[in-house]
Amino acid sequence: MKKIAVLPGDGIGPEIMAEAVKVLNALDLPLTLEWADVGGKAYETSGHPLPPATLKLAQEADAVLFGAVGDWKYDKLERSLRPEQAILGLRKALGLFANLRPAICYEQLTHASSLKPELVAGLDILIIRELTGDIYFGQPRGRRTAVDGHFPGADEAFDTMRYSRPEIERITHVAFQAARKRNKRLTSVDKANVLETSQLWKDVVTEVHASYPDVELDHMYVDNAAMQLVKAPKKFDVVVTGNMFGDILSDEAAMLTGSIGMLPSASLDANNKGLYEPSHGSAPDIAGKGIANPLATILSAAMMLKFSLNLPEAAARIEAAVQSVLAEGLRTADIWSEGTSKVSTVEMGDAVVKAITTTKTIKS
Ligand SMILES: NC(=O)c1ccc[n+]([C@@H]2O[C@H](COP(=O)([O-])OP(=O)(O)OC[C@H]3O[C@@H](n4cnc5c(N)ncnc54)[C@H](O)[C@@H]3O)[C@@H](O)[C@H]2O)c1
Ligand SMILES: CC(C)[C@H](C(=O)O)[C@@H](O)C(=O)O
Ligand SMILES: [Mg+2]
Repeated sequence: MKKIAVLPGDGIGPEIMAEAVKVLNALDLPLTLEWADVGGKAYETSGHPLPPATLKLAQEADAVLFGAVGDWKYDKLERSLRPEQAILGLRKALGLFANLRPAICYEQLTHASSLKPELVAGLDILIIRELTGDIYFGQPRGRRTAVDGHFPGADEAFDTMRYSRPEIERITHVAFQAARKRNKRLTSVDKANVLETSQLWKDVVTEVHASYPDVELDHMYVDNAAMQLVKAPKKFDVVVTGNMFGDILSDEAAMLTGSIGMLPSASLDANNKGLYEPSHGSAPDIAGKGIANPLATILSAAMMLKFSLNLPEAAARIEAAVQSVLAEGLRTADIWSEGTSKVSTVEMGDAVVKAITTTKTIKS
């Protein structure tokens, strides 16, 4: 029996997680699910966004299924107590350096994208974001009084962008190996024309390329990459980039697929132990309304079955069920368009479960 830590979190987190759990239960797999509080919810109940019991459960589990954390009402808390520290703390404590964010535009959602249908039809790109380094974790950081610069004596804040060679090497290997299993094209995104961390990034990626001569590599500055993603997204296959650029580009890529509510993610350590979460946040603006799209979380559960639990057939059944509900015309509000049927979060989860059980009946 494999153990899954289920951490719903805040905002729409519990709503979307309930649907993903429903889908997992429908598959009748040898899994034990254990719940724990995380984020703002955990701060309310135990004074910390990532309480020791939650971290312990995540460390002991075979995989973690994560909803989302955060709410504007915590923005005034000291940084170490803010909900977002829970996800950052989990990534760091579990060594989840490789973040895989596939952006697939399902045929039925071609018209839900804000881009012209011909630009996104058939889109299938994979963004690989380094997740435990960069300006997110670099020290020192803080506040101080400026002693130089444009305004000496003024309040100033500073963060440190840093990357070491081994950190870049390991994510680059993940990216080349992923590209090898796909269309054998890798784009490394940096800002080497300005940043020293990016120059090291580019040098190391180029060196590692020597071990993957069958994969075509190109380098692109991040500003141009942001533009190319909306100009000609299908030219990309696999994109590898640092933590900060990857955060921004993956949200941008989400819109190519129709909605951020469609974008799952896997965050993996060196042994493919992982945390699985939708790429979106807690969406406080729509929380409690029953309208959030649960498909990113459901598809994240599928990634969990594939990458950490070695259950690729079960994962494929979820993916097929998602395709089938989209083909039926069912849409949550974020992906709704004229001529399709608008459904709630729960109705979408129910439909995926129904599609799974129907396939089971047909097969047996
Ligand atoms: N990993 C995480 O837990 C995570 C990720 C991103 C943001 N956050 C946090 O979430 C909070 C809100 O941040 P934000 O508004 O910038 O980003 P967000 O991703 O929560 O929301 C951005 C927009 O997308 C919509 N959206 C997001 N998920 C959706 C879904 N499943 N279905 C339909 N619409 C959806 C929201 O309604 C909103 O309009 C903040 O506290 C932020 O720090 C957490
Ligand atoms: C909530 C925040 C810390 C997080 C990030 O910046 O990594 C989120 O935006 C994401 O993309 O998972
Ligand atoms: Mg983000």
